[in-house]
Amino acid sequence: MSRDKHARQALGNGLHDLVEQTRVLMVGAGGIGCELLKNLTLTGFGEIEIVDLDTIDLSNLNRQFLFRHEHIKKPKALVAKEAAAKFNPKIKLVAHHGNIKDSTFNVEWFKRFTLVFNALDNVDARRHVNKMCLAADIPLVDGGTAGFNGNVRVIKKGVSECYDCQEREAPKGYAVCTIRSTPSQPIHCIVWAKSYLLTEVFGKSEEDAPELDHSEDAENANEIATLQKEAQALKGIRKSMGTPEFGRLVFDKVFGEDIERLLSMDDLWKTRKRPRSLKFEVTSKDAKGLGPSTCKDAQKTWSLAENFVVFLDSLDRLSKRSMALKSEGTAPIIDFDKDDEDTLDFVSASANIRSEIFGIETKSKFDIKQMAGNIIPAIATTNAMIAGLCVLQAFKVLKSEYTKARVIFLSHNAERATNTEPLRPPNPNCRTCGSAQTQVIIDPGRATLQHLIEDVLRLELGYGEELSVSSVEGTLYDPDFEENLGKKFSELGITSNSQITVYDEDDDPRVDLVLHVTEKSLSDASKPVLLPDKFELARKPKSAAAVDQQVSESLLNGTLDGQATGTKRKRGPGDDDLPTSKKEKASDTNGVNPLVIVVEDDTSGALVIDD
Ligand SMILES: Nc1ncnc2c1ncn2[C@@H]1O[C@H](COP(=O)(O)OP(=O)(O)OP(=O)(O)O)[C@@H](O)[C@H]1O
Ligand SMILES: [Zn+2]
Repeated sequence: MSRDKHARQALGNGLHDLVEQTRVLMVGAGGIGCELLKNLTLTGFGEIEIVDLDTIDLSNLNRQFLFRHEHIKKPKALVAKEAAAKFNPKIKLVAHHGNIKDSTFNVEWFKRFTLVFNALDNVDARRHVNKMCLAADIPLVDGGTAGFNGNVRVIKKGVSECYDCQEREAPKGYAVCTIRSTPSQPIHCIVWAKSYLLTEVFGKSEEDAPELDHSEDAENANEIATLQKEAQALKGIRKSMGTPEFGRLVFDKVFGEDIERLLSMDDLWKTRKRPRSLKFEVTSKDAKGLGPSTCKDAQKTWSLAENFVVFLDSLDRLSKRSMALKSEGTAPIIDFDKDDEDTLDFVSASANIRSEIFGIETKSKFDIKQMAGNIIPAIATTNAMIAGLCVLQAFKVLKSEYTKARVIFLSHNAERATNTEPLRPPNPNCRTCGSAQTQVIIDPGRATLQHLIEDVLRLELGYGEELSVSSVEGTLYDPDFEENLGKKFSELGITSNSQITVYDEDDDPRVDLVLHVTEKSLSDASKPVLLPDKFELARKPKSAAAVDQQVSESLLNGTLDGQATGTKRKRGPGDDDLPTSKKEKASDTNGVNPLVIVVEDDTSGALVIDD
């Protein structure tokens, strides 16, 4: 019996033939990736390339079932390929151990695929693949999971929303004063230990720590000034790293003096429980006879004395590492990593000592690892379901049935495990797909910014005077800034894989244009800057506000075409002179769809239009 017989029976010959001819890129070979690769090989996808930057860790083995104990420390992509090859030897598999953001994986490289799957765990890489797929015009199926929840979305340039079309909520931050002065929950002490103490003693300054909200409300602003002074004092103590005094100095500073200072601010404690400061001399007496080996149980909550011992021991381990880095000439910076025992011990013990000071419940090292690493436990079943749904959506893509494709939400708490929505059209104001994307080839020996602007943008694409050009470095050109025109691209920091964005500032502007740069020596007969693909550059859609303004101006001027627009007036759903029945309908619909617009029609009363 042929290996493909059942897959063929299930899919039918037509679809199975398509699947066999498909060239797939799978980005990420972790929890979702292992499941997905198994599905893709068993379904019979003809060629699969796998990219993953990571190596296998012990903690991956419970769910990333293509990996075994003997594979620990080996690249995920290569091991996944070897394991999957055994499922279906007919398939061509290629593995790349690398970051998908590397310049080797450029737009040209993406164009070789029929379909791309994201099996990633971070927004940054997802957004990058989204951009590359838009630039290469290759459909993308993005799968993601968080604990028991997950989703699958199909992204196709010009057809559906891209990954960036809807803004995502920023991760939750904590106010600086809560973390530094008035903690009330274990997480506040954990964030303090990880983002303040560890960073001030062993890392870069906490200014960059994303979990601290530095927004300038008045209460925060005064407090921040004082806290900065405290941090300076800690930096001074950092200089005594490696001396026998170091542990005592840090302890007495952060658990003694700083707490005393807080205690002196009576206003803070009018409605809160007062903390109690600690002294090294006293706590060390209580810890007599205890050694770090007595605190090995990560599931247990440690006593203050045990936390004290782990604090000193991990401080010592980290100090040695920091000094070793310094003597090698490397920056002595140690960042928090949940899988790095030294940083985890330090954060756990410091957070718990602070919790003791503020009368907050202490946590086990195991719990602190989850909380400090922002870990949502990975659930193998969720990964498996999402990987399966990704393949079902891929079938729709291969058959170009985008109207049948769905965005799928897997949810633990909802009435139904899966909920689906049709694909939404692209958001015309999206910063990523609301722009046109294409490749530009530049001859590094000859091409200057002027060649791009005159030969390509003005002559070939018809831009007028009002345009500006920028890269990640900032503005390269605008009509009032012409200094760079004669410069070669390398002088402007632009090489292969850089992106240049062109903004049309004309009255009826073209959509923003993102140019993906490839460097190539071109013959002297050729222009030094070329667009390899011919394309039409659309004009920007007018915003609803602009349309509204045009309508009201026309009304004022008496020039509105009654036939085309009727004499409708846009109204908000809250307008209170609607007939009651219509009002109810308006607010019902509004509850479900915030985009509802109520339009009053002169002849037939109020209409409710679902956007
Ligand atoms: N920029 C990137 N390029 C290539 N692979 C990436 C990139 N970013 C993330 N990945 C890979 O995506 C995979 C995501 O898998 P998963 O969510 O299971 O994460 P994990 O690191 O294996 O598990 P955990 O974070 O739970 O320990 C990982 O194997 C990771 O290496
Ligand atoms: Zn978009």
